[in-house]
Amino acid sequence: MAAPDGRVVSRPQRLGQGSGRGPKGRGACLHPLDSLEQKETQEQTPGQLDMLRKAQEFFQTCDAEGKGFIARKDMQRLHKELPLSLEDLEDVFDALDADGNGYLTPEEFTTGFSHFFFSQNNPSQEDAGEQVAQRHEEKVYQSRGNEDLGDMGEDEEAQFQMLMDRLGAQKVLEDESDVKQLWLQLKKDEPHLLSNFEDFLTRIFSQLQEAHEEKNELEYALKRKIAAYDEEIQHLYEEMEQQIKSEKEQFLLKDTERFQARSQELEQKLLCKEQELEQLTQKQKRLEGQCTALHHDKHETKAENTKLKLTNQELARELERTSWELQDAQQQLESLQQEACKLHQEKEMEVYRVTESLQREKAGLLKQLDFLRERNKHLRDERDICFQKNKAAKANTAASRASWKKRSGSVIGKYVDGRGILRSQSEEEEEVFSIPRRSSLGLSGYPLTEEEPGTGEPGPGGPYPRPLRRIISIEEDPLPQLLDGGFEQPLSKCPEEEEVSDQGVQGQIQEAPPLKLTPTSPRGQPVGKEAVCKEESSPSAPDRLFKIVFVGNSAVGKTSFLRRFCEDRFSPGMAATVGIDYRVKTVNVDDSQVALQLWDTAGQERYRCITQQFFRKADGVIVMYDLTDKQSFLSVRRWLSSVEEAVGDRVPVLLLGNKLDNEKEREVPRGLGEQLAKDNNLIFYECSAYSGHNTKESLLHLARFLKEQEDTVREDTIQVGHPAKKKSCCG
Ligand SMILES: Nc1nc2c(ncn2[C@@H]2O[C@H](COP(=O)(O)OP(=O)(O)OP(=O)(O)O)[C@@H](O)[C@H]2O)c(=O)[nH]1
Ligand SMILES: [Ca+2]
Ligand SMILES: [Mg+2]
Repeated sequence: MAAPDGRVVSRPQRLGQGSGRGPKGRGACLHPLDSLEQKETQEQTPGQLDMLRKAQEFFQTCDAEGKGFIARKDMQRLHKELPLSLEDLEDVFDALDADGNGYLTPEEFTTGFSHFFFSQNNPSQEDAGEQVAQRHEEKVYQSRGNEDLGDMGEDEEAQFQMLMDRLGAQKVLEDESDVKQLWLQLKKDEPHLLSNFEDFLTRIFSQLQEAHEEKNELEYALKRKIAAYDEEIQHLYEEMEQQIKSEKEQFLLKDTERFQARSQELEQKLLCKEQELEQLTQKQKRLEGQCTALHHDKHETKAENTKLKLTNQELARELERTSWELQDAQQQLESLQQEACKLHQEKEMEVYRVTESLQREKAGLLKQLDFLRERNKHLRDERDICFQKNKAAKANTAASRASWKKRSGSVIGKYVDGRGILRSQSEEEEEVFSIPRRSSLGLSGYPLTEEEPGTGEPGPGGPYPRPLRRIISIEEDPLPQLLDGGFEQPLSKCPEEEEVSDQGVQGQIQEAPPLKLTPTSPRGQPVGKEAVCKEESSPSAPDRLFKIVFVGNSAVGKTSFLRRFCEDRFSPGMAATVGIDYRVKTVNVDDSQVALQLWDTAGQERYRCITQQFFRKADGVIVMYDLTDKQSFLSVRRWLSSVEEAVGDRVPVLLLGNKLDNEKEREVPRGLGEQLAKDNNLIFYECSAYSGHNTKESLLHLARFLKEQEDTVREDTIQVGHPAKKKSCCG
């Protein structure tokens, strides 16, 4: 089997390759060739076998590593040994690699090689360079073959046809002219290769047939598959259609339902709307009715309006007329008020003048009285002289005493009567001053001679002589009466100075100490001094006059205060006031002269009812307490309620706490007085008649307040005629 002839063995040697190859690789590679050899030995010519051997040798040369196949790079390694370019080698490789898998199996190599080899005319051309040239020649052969085709005999034609039939080529080849040409060429040129070619063709065609059958099978399978697919698709399509249909139906069903529901709903809504519309229509009708009524009303109202406008115009005209009238009336009223005011002022001034003349008259009377006293004193002196003269003539005593006792009449009268000279002083005094200090008060200005029950006892200073008392009328406005001339007798005075001088003269007369009037007790004697207290610094007539009533418990210092205010002096041991007394003082308040008529009342309990009557005509009231006497402060409330009872709260009240100089004996704290004043809306001062502290200030405050109040009232009266409210005193 592996016994090659000499030619085959010599070939590798000629090529000069494969010297280093192991028997193992060689053996393995030879195996496919062995099978070829077996076939060849049966059917092929010795030339074909030779060519196969050559091919085997070349394969082994190329497959230097004995892998059993040749890769492209194995072929490229031959580049140095063969006179072929890399490109040519590549072409050779591609030509041999029939299935194009990138490597050459020994079969591929041998088949391709033999094919190549048989296609060469000259088998001796072994050189690869020559092979390339041979390819060109091949083309020439082909063309030549075509030329020779016409010459092909009928016998050959039949032979070829037989071959083709045997091979079954008709089934796989459409155009067999190429094969025919090649076959003829080969038959003619290389008849020994014809069988090879035929074998090759057989194999090719069988393969082709197989491939054809396979293809047919595949086509058939494909058709079946397509049919199955078609069927499936049809099925799917039908299913889908069914599904779509059912879906559609369902959808339609749902849609219908929905539609029905919706339509029902809409119908209901429509119904509602229709009802609403009906209601609205009714409403509209009603409104239209109302509108018409209103329209009608409007017309009526318009007419009424016009009427009212006319009435309004008339009224306006009337109003204008009335307002003019009112203005006139107001002007008249104003002038009347001014006139009234003027009259009031004139009246006040009249009153003041009357008071003043009265004072003057009183002063004249007092002077007269002084003169009479002087005369009395003189007469007493004379009597004393006579008395001493008559001492010696005791025989005449009894007769003269009897005649003295028979005298009666006025005080002045007895001095005028020359026979009364020897009358006992004590007896005379007894007659005149028989009424004790606390005498009663006469309305007509005459002294009351009866003794009041329970008041006959003399004071602690012993039995006092009966002094002349001041008696004043308590008519509401006493001044005109005072002018009537009923005061020659009552308005007397007992000046202390005079009494003191009397005392000096009459000191030796034991049984007649009546004019020794300096009181041993501070409350011992009544005081009756009247003083016209005219402001020296105000020569002009005062603008207005205010009546001020002075009240407070006995001995708080009212009379002392007034004396301090009017005369600017203080007399200790002032006697208690009997009834009522008054003084007038003009003061300057804010550039206007204000006359103050100050009524000094008696603080003693028994005179309260008289005092009460004086409040009614008062413009202002002064309530005084003694700050060293708690009881006098506690009585303030009573005094205030008396005032209020008489005049309400229309008069301003000044509260005075007197005897501030006697701080040591203070019993009423200042705060209490202040609080009381605040609670009752009073003006408040603490003062001292003794030192003169706050006497002027407090009274000026009250005077200013009265003036301002009056100014306000006047202004208000002129402006509207409204009554003025009472002003706050302490503010
Ligand atoms: N220490 C001091 N004693 C005063 C003061 N004012 C008055 N007196 C004395 O108090 C006593 C009473 O004074 P009057 O002024 O008579 O009191 P009155 O309030 O007028 O008394 P009636 O007339 O009885 O209401 C007198 O002894 C005064 O000397 C004063 O300011 N200080
Ligand atoms: Ca291959
Ligand atoms: Mg007094």
